[in-house]
Amino acid sequence: MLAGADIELYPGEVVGLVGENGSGKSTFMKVLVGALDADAGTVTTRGRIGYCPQEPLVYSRLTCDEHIELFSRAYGMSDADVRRSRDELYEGLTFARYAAVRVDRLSGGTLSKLNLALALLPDPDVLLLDEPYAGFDWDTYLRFWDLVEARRARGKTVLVVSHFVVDEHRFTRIVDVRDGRTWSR
Ligand SMILES: Nc1ncnc2c1ncn2[C@@H]1O[C@H](COP(=O)(O)OP(=O)(O)OP(=O)(O)O)[C@@H](O)[C@H]1O
Repeated sequence: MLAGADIELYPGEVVGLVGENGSGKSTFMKVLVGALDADAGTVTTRGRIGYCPQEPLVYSRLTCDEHIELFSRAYGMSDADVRRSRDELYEGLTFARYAAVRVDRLSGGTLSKLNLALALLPDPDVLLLDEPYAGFDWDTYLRFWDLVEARRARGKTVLVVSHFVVDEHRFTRIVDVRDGRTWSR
């Protein structure tokens, strides 16, 4: 599927990963995050990685708050850090009112907000986001970019799978996935 795909990411940049449907963007991201083993090649990482998969990995019977609790334990976060991060994400992505709602009762867009919030929760050094704003309304889409910019300004690295030409000016640079390899634009 991929042969010759290569990417280097640096602190303080927001990189767009683009390409046709089926070109291998999600596969490449899964290899980078370690969710998929590559037949060959190496991945070297520094710092904590956060991953927002295209398909939310959530538990239908748990609420948003319960997901945050569960994931924060897995991340080993302190109670103070969880409170601060949770409040920022509920407010930043405007879904605090769904805190006590079970995932199987959420709309698609709100589920996407939770999926993204779970990746951002521990304030990772490197964020790998696979079409994170699928289903977002316009206001949330703009808020998403505010959250990304705030992190970039603090020296974090963000890689975003994107399909939108309108996003182009938001990226430090763009990497194309085509014919199984990466092309820098
Ligand atoms: N689990 C799998 N097993 C076999 N083939 C797969 C699997 N997942 C994806 N593929 C195939 O790998 C190719 C690349 O898929 P991938 O999801 O990485 O593309 P993409 O660039 O992210 O596409 P899109 O823009 O549609 O999200 C596709 O042809 C797809 O059918």
